[in-house]
Amino acid sequence: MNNVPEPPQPTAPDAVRAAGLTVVRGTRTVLKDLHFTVPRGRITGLLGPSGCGKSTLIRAITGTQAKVTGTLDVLGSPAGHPTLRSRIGYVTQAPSVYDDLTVEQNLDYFAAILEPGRAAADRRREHVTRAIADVDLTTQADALAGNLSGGQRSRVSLAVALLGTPDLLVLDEPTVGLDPVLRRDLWNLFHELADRGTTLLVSSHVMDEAERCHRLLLMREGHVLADDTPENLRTRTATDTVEAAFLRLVDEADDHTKEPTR
Ligand SMILES: Nc1ncnc2c1ncn2[C@@H]1O[C@H](COP(=O)(O)OP(=O)(O)OP(=O)(O)O)[C@@H](O)[C@H]1O
Repeated sequence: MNNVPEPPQPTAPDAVRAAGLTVVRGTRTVLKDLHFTVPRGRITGLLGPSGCGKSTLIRAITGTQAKVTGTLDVLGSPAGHPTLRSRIGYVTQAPSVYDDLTVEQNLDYFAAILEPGRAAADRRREHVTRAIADVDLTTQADALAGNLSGGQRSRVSLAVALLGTPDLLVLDEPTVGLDPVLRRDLWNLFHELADRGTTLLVSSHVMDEAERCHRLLLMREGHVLADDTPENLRTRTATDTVEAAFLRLVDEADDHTKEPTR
């Protein structure tokens, strides 16, 4: 089992702190009274089956979800606070790139929105070059986004999110549809970013990706089943993998709800 070494304990407060967090969508309560934290400078995996509420939680953290109640603090401010806009990078499941622009033109465009004006031109150039290199697309910088593969387009989206050097990077299922080599490269990049001090929250329903995280939030049916390190989860459930640990916790939760009331 590949244990991810814990980086030194950060002294800064948690990047995200939720208490009694509840979200209603339509007539359904999709997130139910969640309590958890996301530590700074680490990779936290948000894992759980399809429909358990991962995207809804991500939307709440990025301030794009309505009907959020309870406490949800992000980088020391309430979620959705205007000062958080430039401090959070959010990569949605669908790549947000312009097909008729090249990779570099896409990045130039978003860089100009983040930092307009001639005075910032040199800094923008630096940021665009760095973001393209970070996602390993330097050789495709002049290719039209519309001609790229699905995985390459996702990486353009990630590069856009990296432009502002965000303190918190939130990625909704970033490795869907990527081949194993690209998935490995992307996870290496996530670790590099965490080493540079960025906090990452990465959702996935692929349990083997959990082993690559420093910390995990395991979700099921709108609840947080566990908030722990992969190692602690395996140890306390006496299992060899996070997937087995998750299944054990699901069974325990089911047994608990089935217990007869006395
Ligand atoms: N507008 C809505 N009205 C009512 N229920 C909704 C609405 N949007 C989403 N839901 C429900 O909320 C639940 C959580 O959805 P969400 O997209 O957060 O799950 P997810 O864990 O991200 O799933 P996936 O991994 O498939 O993307 C789902 O059961 C979904 O059906």
